[in-house]
Amino acid sequence: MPVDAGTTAFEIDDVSKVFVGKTPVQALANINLELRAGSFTCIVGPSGCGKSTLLRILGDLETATQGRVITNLPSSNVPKSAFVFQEHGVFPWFNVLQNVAFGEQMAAVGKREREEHARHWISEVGLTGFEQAYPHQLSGGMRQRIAIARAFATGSPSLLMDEPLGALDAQTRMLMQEQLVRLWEAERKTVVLVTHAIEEALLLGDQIVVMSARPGRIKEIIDVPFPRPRKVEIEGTEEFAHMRQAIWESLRDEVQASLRYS
Ligand SMILES: Nc1ncnc2c1ncn2[C@@H]1O[C@H](COP(=O)(O)OP(=O)(O)OP(=O)(O)O)[C@@H](O)[C@H]1O
Repeated sequence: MPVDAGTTAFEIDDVSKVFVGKTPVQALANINLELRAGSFTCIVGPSGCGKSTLLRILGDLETATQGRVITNLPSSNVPKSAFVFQEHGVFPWFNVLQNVAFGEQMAAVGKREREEHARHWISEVGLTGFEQAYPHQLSGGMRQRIAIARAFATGSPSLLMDEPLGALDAQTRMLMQEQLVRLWEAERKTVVLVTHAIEEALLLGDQIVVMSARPGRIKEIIDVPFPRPRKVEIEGTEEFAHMRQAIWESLRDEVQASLRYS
């Protein structure tokens, strides 16, 4: 179900996270961020700065040590957020159709209806003809397309993606980025995507959140001005090159700091 644009889907209010243990690790410090419903936010930052932790807190897989997240997403019988991870996002014992229909199966949607929806999303990610195939019979890129189709097919109003394209080869990744842009432009779910690739963040996002070295703080929030629909061709423009450089300059000190302290 598309969400109402203009409202706030997630309000992150002074969130900090400390992992307790022998040596406590402060992953996040004082994060304040507002995510509009139907917006696409990309998070970039050095390794270990708490990006995944923030995503997990948004999706209720982790709790904040301090502060809170106010979630304002339409409630229904499906989970408010669907996750896509870098790998291991599909069930090896299910075929493609069963994998993509899984979310609606959990939501007790009837078999015929959920399979019809699943076939639609399988077609959207270009996997028609592979409905009966099992993940081990497919390439890594195809498996990742199943994970993305499944996330869309759950009907959740928000998608939380952690490096969803990170394990793909460069060409497949570029095609998948375009596919993701197209799917999102049609559906306008509230998406938060963690990536290490600045180009990917610029191609996909409405805003890019640059995080500092651990403990992760928000260093900068950059609005991405490129009009939609977007295609990878924008990567050849002068404005794109200029923004990529500016974001890299903002990130470079943080990456260096994270290498010093890790
Ligand atoms: N369950 C946990 N217990 C203890 N420490 C944790 C746990 N999860 C994450 N951390 C620590 O919290 C910090 C942030 O981890 P997180 O995975 O959120 O970073 P990240 O920015 O996503 O990293 P990367 O880009 O390398 O995936 C790291 O120092 C990590 O070791």
